[in-house]
Amino acid sequence: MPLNKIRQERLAWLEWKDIAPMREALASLPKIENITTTLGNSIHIDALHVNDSDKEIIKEYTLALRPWRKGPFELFNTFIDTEWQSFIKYNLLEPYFNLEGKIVGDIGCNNGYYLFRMLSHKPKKLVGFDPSALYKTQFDFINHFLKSDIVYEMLGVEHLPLYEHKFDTLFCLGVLYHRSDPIQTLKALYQGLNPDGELILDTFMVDGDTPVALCPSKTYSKIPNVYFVPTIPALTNWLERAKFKDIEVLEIKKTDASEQRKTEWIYGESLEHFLDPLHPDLTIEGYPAPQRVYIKAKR
Ligand SMILES: Nc1ncnc2c1ncn2[C@@H]1O[C@H](C[S@+](CC[C@H]([NH3+])C(=O)[O-])CC(=O)[O-])[C@@H](O)[C@H]1O
Repeated sequence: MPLNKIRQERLAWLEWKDIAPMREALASLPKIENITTTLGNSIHIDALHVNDSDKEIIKEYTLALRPWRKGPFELFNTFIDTEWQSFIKYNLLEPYFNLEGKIVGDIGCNNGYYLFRMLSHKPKKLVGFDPSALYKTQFDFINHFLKSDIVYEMLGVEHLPLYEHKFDTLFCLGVLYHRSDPIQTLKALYQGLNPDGELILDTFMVDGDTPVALCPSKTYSKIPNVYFVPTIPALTNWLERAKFKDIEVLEIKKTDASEQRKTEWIYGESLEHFLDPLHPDLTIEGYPAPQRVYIKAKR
């Protein structure tokens, strides 16, 4: 199906009954002058003069947009203490990339936290892909104040081969384990890159020297749509089958409570409920606890 037809169909998602009221509120948000933005661990948006009633409207609206998974953000007097301290992943990866003048895509960008951080690299263009009407609405909300020219597409990784242009750098963070066809997904990323383009990827991994993958039964760490958790040799084989070269392991990191935890900005549970309380090295299902590998590879 042509990309514009997919885009057109997905616009209707913004009219779903849980999303439509959020979109209406978005259209009537207060216009605040002389905004200042600080792109640090927390994305901080402020202004010299914001009246109390505007601050209150913004706070109410921010609460209505829950769950907030990626961040944190600070909007005037509202601190969005997101489930994930996303700066830990961003700061871990930042020494390994230089985006100046580049066409950059973040595939599975959620509300755009990393894209906002990447603005300080002065890339030529930033594009985020994420097929979620809620996360797009969170992005539009932040961008209402921040006013960046980041392009947000409600598309998935599978649409990259059809995209109107290629990318110099693609990030695909925390998406591969959600795909039932990981090699096909890596092929789509490969096809989305310019010659000499680079991929920065992270995914759950299990320890081991054999090229095998854990195939969770119904859930992994209570997440229902996790299909394959590879060893590094298995992941390397997948990347090579998708034709990637110069595959580098940048870091390996266990997820802990300093990175992912329950806050008032999400509904339901978080990492502390996903691990075996007596054996925190295991998930509640008895699998090895979440651990991620960070990879860089060249087209
Ligand atoms: N087909 C798809 N194509 C692209 N994205 C998708 C698709 N389906 C779902 N998503 C999106 O992929 C993201 C997965 S979270 C990673 C966020 C961020 N990258 C992070 O690394 O913190 C998982 C995690 O928290 O690890 C969500 O925003 C989905 O909407």
